Amino acid sequence: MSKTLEFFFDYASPYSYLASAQVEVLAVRTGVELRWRPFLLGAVFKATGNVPPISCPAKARYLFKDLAHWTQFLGLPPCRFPEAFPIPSIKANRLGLVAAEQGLIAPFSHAAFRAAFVDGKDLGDGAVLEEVARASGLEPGPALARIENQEIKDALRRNTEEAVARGAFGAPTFFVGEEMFFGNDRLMLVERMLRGA
Ligand SMILES: N[C@@H](CCC(=O)N[C@@H](CS)C(=O)NCC(=O)O)C(=O)O
Repeated sequence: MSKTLEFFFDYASPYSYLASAQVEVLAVRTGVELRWRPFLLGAVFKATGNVPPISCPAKARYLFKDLAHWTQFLGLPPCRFPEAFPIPSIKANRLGLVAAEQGLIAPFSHAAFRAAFVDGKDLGDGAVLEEVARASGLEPGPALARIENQEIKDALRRNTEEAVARGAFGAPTFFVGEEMFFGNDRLMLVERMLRGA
């Protein structure tokens, strides 16, 4: 049976965006199944007593430089940030789960992260979500209606609770079996584990 790489993330997380640009090639390179698993980072912070790094001014100053270094390193466009902070991502995360139901979570995720961190758009805005849905092949009307469905709300809560129960405290978080890795900068260790080293 092939291994699985579980990728827990939130569309509000710029480091999850960096990871999203790398996980697919990594999964192909190592021959494993990739599971995109949106969760609610704010709830993860609350449950674990953690805080967003940006709430510490010195860390926030470094974080913007760090992200610039990473986007250059990965060949991505420079990061822009939506004005709304913290980024209201609950609807986008639910929409990711709707996209997953239709096998479209990868294109949806790329479109959502691009909207937030390349175009600096507000993912809390219905018109932006509609645009992102359309760009990823979803029918915007029914998809946006579905995010209000209890099944989808529960699925996001379950992903969040499961990640916390398994040890998550931030994003992106990866699991190879029950081995957890935190951060886009740990993908080299993820790869090592996937290769059975
Ligand atoms: N060094 C990590 C940083 C990841 C990071 O700071 N993620 C934020 C969300 S964007 C977080 O959850 N931080 C929690 C923490 O640092 O404890 C990386 O390269 O990915």
